[in-house]
Amino acid sequence: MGEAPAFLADELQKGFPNGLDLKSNGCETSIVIGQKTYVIGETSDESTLSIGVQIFDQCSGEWVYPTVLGTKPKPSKGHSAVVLNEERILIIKKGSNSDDCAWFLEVDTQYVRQQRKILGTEVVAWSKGVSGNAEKPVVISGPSGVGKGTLISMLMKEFPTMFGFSVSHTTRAPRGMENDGVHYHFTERSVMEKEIKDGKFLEFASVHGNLYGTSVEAVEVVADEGKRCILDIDVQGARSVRASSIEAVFIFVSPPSMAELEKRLRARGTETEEQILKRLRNSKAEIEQGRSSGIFDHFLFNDNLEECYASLKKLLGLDETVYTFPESTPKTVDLPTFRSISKIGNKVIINCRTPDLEKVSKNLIALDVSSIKGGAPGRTRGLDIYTMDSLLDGLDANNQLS
Ligand SMILES: Nc1ncnc2c1ncn2[C@@H]1O[C@H](COP(=O)(O)OP(=O)(O)OP(=O)(O)O)[C@@H](O)[C@H]1O
Ligand SMILES: Nc1nc2c(ncn2[C@@H]2O[C@H](COP(=O)(O)O)[C@@H](O)[C@H]2O)c(=O)[nH]1
Repeated sequence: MGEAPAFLADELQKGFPNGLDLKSNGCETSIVIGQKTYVIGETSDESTLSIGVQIFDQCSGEWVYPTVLGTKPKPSKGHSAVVLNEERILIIKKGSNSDDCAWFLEVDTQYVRQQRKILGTEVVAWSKGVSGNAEKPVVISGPSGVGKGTLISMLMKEFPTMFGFSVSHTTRAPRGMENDGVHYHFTERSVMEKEIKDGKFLEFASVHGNLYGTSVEAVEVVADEGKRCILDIDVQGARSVRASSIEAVFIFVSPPSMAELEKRLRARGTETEEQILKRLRNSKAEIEQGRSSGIFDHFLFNDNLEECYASLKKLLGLDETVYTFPESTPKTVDLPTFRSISKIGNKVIINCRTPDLEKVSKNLIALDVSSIKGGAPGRTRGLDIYTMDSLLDGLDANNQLS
């Protein structure tokens, strides 16, 4: 639990002369893992409140300001913290509902270790905890003009509740019929470069002279809707996703011939002559890499469109006439201010009960973390949050088992 050790509690009350700018308003928790004490509390940066993290390294006796990655939780009416293991701390926000109550502060996960190496600084990363699991995303690659977008549109039209498109960012100019936020997030290069630096992208690549990238959020919002995410990205991007912690299905689409590819690109009429030639030049390398890199699980050959679409559906298990819709999002559990939190094995029990002379208010909530998956820079999925009313049926007014 997030009890501050004595030295820390004293220091927090005094306010840190050494520059620690966590506000001492009773909303801090401190957690000791190994030689490090993580202090998590409300901070104000540029007039906005947020939850900050600082680390006291007992070996060096110094405070460290870590690079904080991932999406931070918004401040709440306080929080409690529980160490799950050496890798992550579970933060439970007070006065929130189950959609926003559980956040993970990763302190030594694979992602954090990787980022620590890359950035050369101490790193922690936030990840929001959500109920339910997402199906593996589907990554579709192939040379420009082969028909990826056409196949994806067909899939989305036939199965609108099942699939969602990951809307990429790009620095290229929109085509006539393209809408910002629908086909792409059309972005200034400097803005995109800054966001890449801030760790907001799952993958990015320079493709045909422009920058393209998939933000972490683009994939997560699709999964939040309970849909399977489809990514239309080039081979470099597919390689990055393959190397990440995300489990996905990787499909490469090949054209029947280079001549047919050229014909399709020209017939689409969306590129200048110079751009068409550039895309055709790049497509040779892309096809070679796609076929030989070992990135892809499945290969489609897009000669006849209907046949290719049927093969795509087959490999996604959609060729049956009857299929089941994904389960609806689990119902939410309200999490008012609580009295105590304890960890028993893989369960965190939140006690929100108020003793009542007449009856015991049934408000014991369990948070099962045994099946959590994913994590920073995206969401941590697979949380099971439920009320434990049935266990309370036998309790008397003093919360004792009768
Ligand atoms: N099997 C096919 N036979 C003939 N034309 C096709 C076939 N598949 C797609 N097309 C056409 O080829 C053109 C290019 O297709 P599409 O835009 O889907 O390619 P893409 O792979 O998404 O390209 P990009 O990577 O540049 O976005 C479109 O005009 C589309 O209608
Ligand atoms: N690595 C990524 N590649 C992407 C992404 N979004 C699209 N693409 C690929 O770019 C080319 C060109 O697309 P176009 O829309 O300009 O024709 C194509 O191969 C796409 O697959 C992305 O987010 N990351």
